[in-house]
Amino acid sequence: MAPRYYTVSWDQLHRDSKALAWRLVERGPWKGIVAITRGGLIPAAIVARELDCRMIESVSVITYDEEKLGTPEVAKPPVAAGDGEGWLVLDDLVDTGTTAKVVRAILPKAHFATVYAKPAGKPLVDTFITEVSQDTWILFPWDTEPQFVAPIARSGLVK
Ligand SMILES: O=P(O)(O)OC[C@H]1O[C@H](OP(=O)(O)OP(=O)(O)O)[C@H](O)[C@@H]1O
Ligand SMILES: Nc1nc2[nH]cnc2c(=O)[nH]1
Ligand SMILES: [Mg+2]
Repeated sequence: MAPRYYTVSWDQLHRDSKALAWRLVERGPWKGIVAITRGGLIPAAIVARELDCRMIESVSVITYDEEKLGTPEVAKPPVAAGDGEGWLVLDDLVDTGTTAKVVRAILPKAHFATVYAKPAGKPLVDTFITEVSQDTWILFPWDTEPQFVAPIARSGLVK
């Protein structure tokens, strides 16, 4: 079955990431932020700005080839975050929870936060903002671009 899509604009991503920052500021102070690249980089930049945090680490986990789930591969481990105690781990979303499981095994004491969450991955996240259904594919601003759309009358969809 073709997935339904949930398209997130830059503006919405900024608002949702700021909402996440409001939740996280109450739970700090944090030693730093570990961004799960690549998807976590922009939410991490927005949250870091709001929390006035300049200590940014990264961990790279490759789990998907476009929309196809694969075997997760840690392409770059975090260097400075120890066992994660006092650190905030940020990603754009949790879907099956595969990426979160891998990162939790590396940073077991970190606080794990995402902007978006699907039901299967929700139990692996400490804080998130918006839930979408499991059969929804989230399209981020970096996945899309504005393009011409035919007028409804000429779309071929009108009987
Ligand atoms: O809960 P899961 O099923 O593991 O899915 C969530 C992960 O999938 C995406 O990353 P992706 O592997 O596409 O890599 P990218 O962030 O570098 O694009 C997304 O950014 C999350 O990190
Ligand atoms: N862009 C995007 N990446 C994902 N990786 C796992 N699930 C998703 C999703 O819904 N959207
Ligand atoms: Mg990712």
